[in-house]
Amino acid sequence: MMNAKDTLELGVFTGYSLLTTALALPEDGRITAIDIDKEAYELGQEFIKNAGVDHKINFIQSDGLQALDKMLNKNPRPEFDFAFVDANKTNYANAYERLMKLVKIGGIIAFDNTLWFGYVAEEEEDVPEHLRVCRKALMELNKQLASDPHIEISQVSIGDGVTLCRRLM
Ligand SMILES: C[S@@+](CC[C@H](N)C(=O)[O-])C[C@H]1O[C@@H](n2cnc3c(N)ncnc32)[C@H](O)[C@@H]1O
Repeated sequence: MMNAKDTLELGVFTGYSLLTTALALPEDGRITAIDIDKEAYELGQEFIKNAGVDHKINFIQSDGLQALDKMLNKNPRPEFDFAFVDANKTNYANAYERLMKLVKIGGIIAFDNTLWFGYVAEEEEDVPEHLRVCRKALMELNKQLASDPHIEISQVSIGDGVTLCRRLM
C-alpha cells in the first residue's frame, strides 16, 4: 500500500511477523531484523526459506536500542520506510526517539500491543501485577504519541492493539 522497500523489525522471535512483512515486500525489498535471541529466529528459518524470502532479511542479534544507536552513528544513516516494534514494551519510548531519526518523513512506525490486553483502559488494581509495569509504559507511550505533532497516528484495535505512526516532520 505504501510501496515500502527498506524496513526494520525490532523483536522478531520465531519470525511470524517478519515472514508477513517479507512476503508483502517487493523482490528487492529489505528487512533489518533485530532480536537479542538468535535461537528463536533460527527455529523459524525453515519456514522463511520455504517461503523464498530469506534473501530479503538481514538478521542482527543485538539489544534493540544498541543496534539502533549503531545505525544512528553510521554515515550515511539508514533510512527506513517502515518499522515494526514488538520487543520489550518498557523500551518502546526509547525506540521511538531513535526511530524518528531513522524512518523517513512519510514513513510509518508501528507499535504492537499498545492496548495491552485492554488493561490500558482499566484501573491499576484490576490489572494482574505482572502486567502492570508494561501497562504503565504503554499508557505513557500512548499519551506521548497522541500529543506528538511530528506524527499522525491511527490506533488499530486488532489483536492486542497496533498503533501506526506516520512521520510528518
Ligand atoms: C513478542 S516477541 C516478537 C514477536 C514477533 N514480532 C512476532 O509477531 O512473531 C518479542 C521479542 O522481543 C525480543 N526482545 C526482548 N527484549 C529485547 C531487546 N532488549 N532487544 C532486542 N530484542 C528484544 C525477544 O527476544 C522476543 O523474541
